[in-house]
Amino acid sequence: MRERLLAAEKVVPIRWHDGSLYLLDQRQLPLKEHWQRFERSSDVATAIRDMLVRGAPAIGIAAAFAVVLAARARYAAGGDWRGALAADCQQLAEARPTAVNLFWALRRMAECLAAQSDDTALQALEQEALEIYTSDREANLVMAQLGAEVIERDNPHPQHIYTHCNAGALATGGFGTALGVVRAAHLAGLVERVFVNETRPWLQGSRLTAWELLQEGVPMRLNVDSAAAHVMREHEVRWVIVGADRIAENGDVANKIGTYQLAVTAMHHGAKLMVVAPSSSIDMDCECGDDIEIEERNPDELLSVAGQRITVDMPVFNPSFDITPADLIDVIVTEKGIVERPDEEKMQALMCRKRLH
Ligand SMILES: CSC[C@H]1O[C@H](OP(=O)(O)O)[C@H](O)[C@@H]1O
Repeated sequence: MRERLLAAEKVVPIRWHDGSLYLLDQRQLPLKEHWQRFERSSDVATAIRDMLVRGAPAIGIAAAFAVVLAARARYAAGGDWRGALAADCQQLAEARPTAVNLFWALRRMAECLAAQSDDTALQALEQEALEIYTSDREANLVMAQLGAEVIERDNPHPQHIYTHCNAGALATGGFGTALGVVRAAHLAGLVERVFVNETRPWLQGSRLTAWELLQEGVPMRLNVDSAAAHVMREHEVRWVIVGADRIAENGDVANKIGTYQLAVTAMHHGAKLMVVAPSSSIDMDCECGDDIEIEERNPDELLSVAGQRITVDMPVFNPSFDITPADLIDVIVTEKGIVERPDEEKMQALMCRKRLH
């Protein structure tokens, strides 16, 4: 399966080439594929905040390379370059609050720097950022296989799968988390059709997930978010498969707003919920979902579409994520293995495991 996924890869959101970071501007997809080159970490922080790059692992990877850019600039300027770099890292940390991968990646880069002399720091930081990038891709290939095997054990026939937001290649270093499982299940002949939530207000589903699936010929159908219950009642959906931005110690999951109501709807209709995320998205310092900060984004995301105002000013509540309690989750798939019916004890045991590859 690994080779087939590598051969089928069409979407890459991040490139590190000749010491420069290139990000595919996801605000313009799918109608325009525009790569933007980044030389300054402050510009990467803005790109994360404004969702030019988005998705928990992709945010972490972009931040890691931004630290490399910042370290080079601060080292060249001389003086207390490490102190100045710390300020750049703080600016990156303030870009978005919910996806733990951002903070996980910044912590890894800080630990790498602390272990280096001035003479070795820049090269070591670049190697660490490349390792964060490549290990994310490897984790996604492992999770794709594991998740497809779970689906096959449950039902070895073509089936309906439901997905929300974009946990695809565009949200990661490549292949995706939830969509990586969908890709592998499709290659294994297990997918009759993927129902794709458009995922208002940012439309990660209709603009990003649909684009990824269409490029690889995965049978899909787009629907409005509010059709979820109707779709599950009219079409036997076996699995709802989503990503995660942060998973708490007890297995509660922070993911795109709408995931929680999908979980409740899936339970009512007998569908199972699979969460796919690398261990870098698991935050053992968060005891439960209540400890996870939920980002609230600009109200204009609801008052406008594609930059065009569609209504008048009014009070708006625009949380970008919600919390799905562990007891609504059938399985969490990570690169360390799977956890069925997650709870604190099982999550702690998972985090003690080594990566499978
Ligand atoms: C593989 S992480 C994908 C995760 O990130 C998305 O959030 P956003 O697009 O706001 O960065 C969404 O929650 C996805 O499930």
